[in-house]
Amino acid sequence: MPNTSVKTDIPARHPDVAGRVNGTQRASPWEILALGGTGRGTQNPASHAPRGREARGVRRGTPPATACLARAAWLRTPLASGEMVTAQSALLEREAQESSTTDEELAGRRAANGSSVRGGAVSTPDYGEKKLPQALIIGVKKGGTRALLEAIRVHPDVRAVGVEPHFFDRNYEKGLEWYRNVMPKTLDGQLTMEKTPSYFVTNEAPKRIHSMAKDIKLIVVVRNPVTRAISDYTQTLSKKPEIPTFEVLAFKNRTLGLIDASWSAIRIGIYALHLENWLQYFPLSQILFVSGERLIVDPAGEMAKVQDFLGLKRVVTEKHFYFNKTKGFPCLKKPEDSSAPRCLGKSKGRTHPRIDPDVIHRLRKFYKPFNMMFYQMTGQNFQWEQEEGDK
Ligand SMILES: Nc1ncnc2c1ncn2[C@@H]1O[C@H](COP(=O)(O)OS(=O)(=O)O)[C@@H](OP(=O)(O)O)[C@H]1O
Repeated sequence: MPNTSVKTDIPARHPDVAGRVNGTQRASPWEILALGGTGRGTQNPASHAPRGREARGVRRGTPPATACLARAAWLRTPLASGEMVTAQSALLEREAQESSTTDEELAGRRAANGSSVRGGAVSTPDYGEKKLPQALIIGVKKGGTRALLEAIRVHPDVRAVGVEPHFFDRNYEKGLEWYRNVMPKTLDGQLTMEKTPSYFVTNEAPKRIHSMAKDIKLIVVVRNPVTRAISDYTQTLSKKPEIPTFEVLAFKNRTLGLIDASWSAIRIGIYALHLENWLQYFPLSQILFVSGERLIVDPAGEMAKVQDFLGLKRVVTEKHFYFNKTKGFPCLKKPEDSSAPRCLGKSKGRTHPRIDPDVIHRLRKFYKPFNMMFYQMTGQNFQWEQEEGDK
């Protein structure tokens, strides 16, 4: 079970890149990222870091010394007739086509204007006020972020935007007022939330979010990076069936066993690398790591942790979930906007293509040192090394 205390054994040298440093030495995991052609989009987090994490007392979050070397839908009810669609929501819907949640259903559901349907009756609350979010689900893409958002929205003290606003990556120049307008209206005591999984891997996001609200709560749903990569690829494949195979895309040089860590499907899963960027701005105590695997096998258990972290009463419990055999996933008995049970849309829980087991093996080896670093940084062992299959 994840979240146990961590005993890490972080190899200083990465086994998959023998001979790449000075022709003789093995490179550290961080060196691979600097030397192994992964530079696309790489940024030195220290270069924009304010003021050391030590000042904020982050301890576990400190990556090993070697790091310094290379820091170098759930378907929703469609818009009711007469509901107002704001310019923002229309724009967001267009952008949702390109966001990580590509549910057409989601794109069409007009949730960005804060409308909701409870107990079957449409209500666009004209009371309360729009506030900037106090909590964000910042990642990871394909981690289970939609399942988490839809489950937390069941809580009466949470109001959330249905689509992904992408404010801190794509829409930042639109300004905070634009962002606030995207949010649903809330009453006193209600939390405003949104989820945009790409924030976790956006270099500028931590700084931008910190400058908006340094006490904001951040949630990251993480999943075995190998499975996550395959899930990511499966999503792309569903839109572009002509792309090369996963096995081809995964390697820079398959004979030499060189993984292409510049491919976003692989790079996103180097969680330690991205987390390091966040820890320049936020203490670990402000970040909750949710296990994507446990969110499937024990959604109520993970939701208890989420509600505790958000300072909410534990309202979302076992009685809100049931396991849907056809879907193969837990579904909500009573989603926020309906009294009818509902599962996530067809783009969640896709069948993955079969991947050559040797490639999976190599990817596991590739991720292992980064996973160990991540466990050490977070103080949680997600036990991805113990998994047998890719799921
Ligand atoms: N309850 C429930 N129902 C369906 N799917 C569930 C659920 N809980 C977690 N998951 C897993 O969520 C994966 C999609 O993750 P995200 O929602 O983060 O994707 S996205 O980044 O927003 O596109 C999705 O990945 P795939 O299985 O690869 O499709 C699911 O495994």
